[in-house]
Amino acid sequence: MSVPQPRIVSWPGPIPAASEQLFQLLTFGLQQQLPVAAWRLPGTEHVQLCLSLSAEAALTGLPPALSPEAPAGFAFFPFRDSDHNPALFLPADIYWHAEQPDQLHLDATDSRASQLLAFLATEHAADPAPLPWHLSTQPVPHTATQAEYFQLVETGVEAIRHGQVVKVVSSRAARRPLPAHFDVLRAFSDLCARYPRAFVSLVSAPGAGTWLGASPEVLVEIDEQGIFRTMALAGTQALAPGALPHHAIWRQKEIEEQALVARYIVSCFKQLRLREYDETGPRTVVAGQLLHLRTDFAVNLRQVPFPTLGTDMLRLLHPTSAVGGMPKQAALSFLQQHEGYDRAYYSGFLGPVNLPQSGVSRLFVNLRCLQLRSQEAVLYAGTGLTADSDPEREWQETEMKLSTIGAVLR
Ligand SMILES: C=C(O[C@H]1C=CC=C(C(=O)O)[C@@H]1O)C(=O)O
Repeated sequence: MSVPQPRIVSWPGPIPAASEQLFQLLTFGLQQQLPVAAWRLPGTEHVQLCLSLSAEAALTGLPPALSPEAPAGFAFFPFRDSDHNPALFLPADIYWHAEQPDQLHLDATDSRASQLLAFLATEHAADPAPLPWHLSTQPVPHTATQAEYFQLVETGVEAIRHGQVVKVVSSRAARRPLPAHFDVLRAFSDLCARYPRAFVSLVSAPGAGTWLGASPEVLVEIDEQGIFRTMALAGTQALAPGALPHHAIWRQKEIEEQALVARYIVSCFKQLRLREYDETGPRTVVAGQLLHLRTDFAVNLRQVPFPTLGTDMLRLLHPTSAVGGMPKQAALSFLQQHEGYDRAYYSGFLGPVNLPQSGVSRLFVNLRCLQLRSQEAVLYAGTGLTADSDPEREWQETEMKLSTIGAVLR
């Protein structure tokens, strides 16, 4: 039996503005209770969208394979895979890129895809009803008070001093009311405008709910030139108004914290017996109103014959020491025992696989994100702890990180 291949079809009828195209595609997907993802890559202008025609097909339970032969779609992976927070891979049954607004990638012989084409060809109400975003059925996570977070940091520092862990990344959730007439799509374009260097995402899927984010951290990337990339991102300070990022001075604590993440990446290369990688940094980078220290790693997959490097590194890296800690298992057990809430998809990973073309994948760590609830949003942020961590400073750091995504709620 031959497998139907996705094809390119023309947008039916006159082509509206990209924001209206996005709205119509999302409307169709959400009204049919299907999983959808929209994203804007760092440093680019155009939004892309992937819509799956079956909610069940998105429940993979496995990290995606990053090979050109693997299915194309959008990965949405939790911090910890569980029944509450299933690992999702949204097959790209429908794919749209605002750069080619006249095109839709789909299999027109599929009856649901033809329903979409019929839907797009019809006139839409000028004053549409709000979109039926998917909402998580899980309870709202516990949100730590300042006293509870101080306690968590102190327990983390104790664990480091006793040698149970070398580094651990504690985190918390915070509830914020939604402003009146909050519009998710407007918030998504607001994020795109505010954070041109971030990976801006909007994912809405049965079982997972709706998540918005502006992540500064690449987990694993394979680009059009066959270059594999990953990064060690850690250390945080506020970007003072008028200050130049490269004038930032880092404390020993942040330098060590970031060096541990970089060392972990090198240990993963070693585990795979890969010696031919480029390492650049650490240097100071801007993420919204914050500065981080970043080391970039690159491998040219056309020169180093390692076709499974992307898939192998993804499995070794997640969750990285920038969101879990080191040693990995000890840090994860510490968090399981002491963090006191469910991170769900915060500090998981997400991004397009084999889109817009096979062999190209871009996965990011799900940071600076929020989860939409019916009347409120749940925001998430964490901080890397070392033996010198001070609870008050760590709390302030989570406040600064929360304000990156919190900006769209004001
Ligand atoms: C865990 C988060 O950030 C990570 C990435 C950059 C800097 C970090 C830090 O300074 O602690 C964190 O490792 C978060 O934003 O919630």
